[in-house]
Amino acid sequence: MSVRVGVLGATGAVGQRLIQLIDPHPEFELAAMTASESSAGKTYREAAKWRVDAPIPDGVAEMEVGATTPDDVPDDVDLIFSSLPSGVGAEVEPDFCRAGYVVSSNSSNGRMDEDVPLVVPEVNADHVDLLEVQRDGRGWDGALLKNPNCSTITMVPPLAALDGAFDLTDVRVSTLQAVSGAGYDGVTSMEIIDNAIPHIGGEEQKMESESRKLLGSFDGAEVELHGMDVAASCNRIATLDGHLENVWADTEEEVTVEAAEDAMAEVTGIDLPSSPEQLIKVFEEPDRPQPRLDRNVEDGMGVGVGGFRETTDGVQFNCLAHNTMRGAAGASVLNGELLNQRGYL
Ligand SMILES: NC(=O)C1=CN([C@@H]2O[C@H](COP(=O)(O)OP(=O)(O)OC[C@H]3O[C@@H](n4cnc5c(N)ncnc54)[C@H](OP(=O)(O)O)[C@@H]3O)[C@@H](O)[C@H]2O)C=CC1
Ligand SMILES: N[C@@H](CC(=O)OP(=O)(O)O)C(=O)O
Repeated sequence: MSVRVGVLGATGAVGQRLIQLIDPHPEFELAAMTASESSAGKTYREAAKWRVDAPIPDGVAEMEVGATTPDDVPDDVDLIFSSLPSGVGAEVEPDFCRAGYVVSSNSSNGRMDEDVPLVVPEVNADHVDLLEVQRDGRGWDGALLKNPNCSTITMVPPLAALDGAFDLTDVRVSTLQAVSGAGYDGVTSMEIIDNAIPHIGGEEQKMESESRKLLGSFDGAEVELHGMDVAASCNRIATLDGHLENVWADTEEEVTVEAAEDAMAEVTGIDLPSSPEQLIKVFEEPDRPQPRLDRNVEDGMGVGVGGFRETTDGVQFNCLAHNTMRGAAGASVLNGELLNQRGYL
């Protein structure tokens, strides 16, 4: 039997990707969509400035967009995907959880809250059971699960592979992030053409904190953050999709290029419909991965790595993922699949 799902922020850049992924999904059936007051009451076709390079799915275009309140979502919806501006998410996501809805959210609010699981299923699926603690503490029938920031998601699977084999101590990362990460109206063409912007508000702090939570350990009661030191420097460049990152990872155990590549090449996906067969693709060519060539690895759900070099205390490499797929909508859908598999719906 399919799971009836709703999407909050369905008309936005990430919301559109969610609609695209949910429409053919083997487990999910789209039952409700919401957006701001200015979209509520319109059909999806009228409300959404559709930017995805495939048509609006049949059957979705004429559906009505509701307001973003639990009253506008049918009671028999089992799972909500949320991709709202974080300020709006902070206000309304708890209302949905209190009303009994289980929410898989992409928005940044609450990601570091002690009782909110932050999950990439291939890396730390066990953290989902923090929801028991959340429900006890907050008295919710519903639940709130988060996926991390898109730049964080890009580097964490390779870091998890290194940590498992060699124990990470320090991570330094510099990013080259695509304009879609800022949303459609986020960066003007006058700002970004012939340019690079060495600042993305709040992004460095998110990478530094969220990565330690994802690689932290969960003992059934709380998540202890990983002890590694992480420092990030974030930059916007004029690519459309795909965040490229240069990473320096220091390890406790000695690591060679071959051993690092082997540890990453061994990482497969897991038993969820949206998890790729091969989570990490290791490129041997020194100039790969590249955003235009490699962002669609494993239908946009894989992470490309390459350019390995040994350093004094560890290894240096480059990594890349599709920021609105693996980094946002695909990540939320994957978390929804995990919630379904683990019986939280
Ligand atoms: N773009 C990306 O690559 C990534 C984005 N994110 C995060 O995902 C979230 C969504 O981003 P994105 O899709 O780019 O944003 P958009 O601005 O494109 O979309 C925002 C969505 O939220 C709705 N919305 C705006 N204000 C309100 C409100 N007051 N009440 C109810 N709904 C509202 C909009 O509806 P309407 O159309 O009616 O205005 C729209 O559906 C953000 O938190 C962002 O930080 C995370 C990772 C990557
Ligand atoms: N800040 C990211 C996208 C984003 O919205 O991240 P978050 O989910 O942490 O708000 C970027 O600009 O590429």
